[in-house]
Amino acid sequence: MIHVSVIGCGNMGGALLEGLSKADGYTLTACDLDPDAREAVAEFVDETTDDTGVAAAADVVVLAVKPDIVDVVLEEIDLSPEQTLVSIAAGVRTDRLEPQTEASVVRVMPNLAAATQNMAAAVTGEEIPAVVEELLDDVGEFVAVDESQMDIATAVNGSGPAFVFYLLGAMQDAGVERGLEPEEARTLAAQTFKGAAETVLRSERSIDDLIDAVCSPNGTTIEGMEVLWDSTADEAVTDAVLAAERRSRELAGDDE
Ligand SMILES: NC(=O)C1=CN([C@@H]2O[C@H](COP(=O)(O)OP(=O)(O)OC[C@H]3O[C@@H](n4cnc5c(N)ncnc54)[C@H](O)[C@@H]3O)[C@@H](O)[C@H]2O)C=CC1
Ligand SMILES: O=C(O)[C@@H]1CCC=N1
Repeated sequence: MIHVSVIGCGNMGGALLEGLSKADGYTLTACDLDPDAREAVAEFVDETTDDTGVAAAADVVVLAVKPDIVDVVLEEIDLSPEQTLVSIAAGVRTDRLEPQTEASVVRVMPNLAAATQNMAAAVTGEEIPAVVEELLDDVGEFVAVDESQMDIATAVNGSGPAFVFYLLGAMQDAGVERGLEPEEARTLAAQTFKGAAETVLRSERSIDDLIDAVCSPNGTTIEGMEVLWDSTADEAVTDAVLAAERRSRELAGDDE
């Protein structure tokens, strides 16, 4: 069994614990100062605690607090070189973490879909320990990137679910406006996003090819696509991603 503890069991730490609880081979410890947060994840873990010292006694310690709390927690925990510290804090560079611990440090940018084991994660480090690769595999897919690419990865896959929820909401609202029940529109829109994403993951075809495949000549889709191609919807999505990337750089203390 691999002992994983998560310090900070809010939205992201909680999602990670929920996903890991569905995989075999983990003993899980949840550490949070807030009793409500501990209560929310109690069903997924073997142990809950408010003591970071207790959480520090694990093979893998995941730091899932807000970026401005990271240093406070690192001050409290004393890890050995045999342990692995995984930080998921946005904009917190490996070179800020490493001097504060003796553990191997791995920086990961996860996302909320960890809860359903559909997470997209970016991971960076000289050598990614096997235990971290295994953990990331168990809750979804991961891509190893250079640390210089972590800000854009943060925007694409860390913040990305919010952008997708927004687009999904717009599709759902259109359905409701034209007479679908909200629950029907929610299911149809969400399953359509899920199916489209799965199609991209399993296919070698380009996105343009896949769009073509949906557009029957003189059919319905091409009418909708003409509206999108004539709009600046793609620019708005790009701007949203770049704004998130910029903020990640700001959090890291970069000027540019
Ligand atoms: N929310 C998301 O979708 C994602 C978040 N992240 C990163 O994950 C980290 C956490 O974000 P969220 O889960 O959204 O925040 P959150 O506010 O939902 O959760 C943070 C948790 O940390 C706890 N906490 C605060 N100080 C603590 C301490 N000293 N010891 C133990 N627990 C403490 C809080 O009580 C809270 O439950 C951030 O660094 C963020 O950049 C990364 C990717 C996605
Ligand atoms: O919004 C944030 O800062 C965090 C990091 C990526 C997703 N949520």
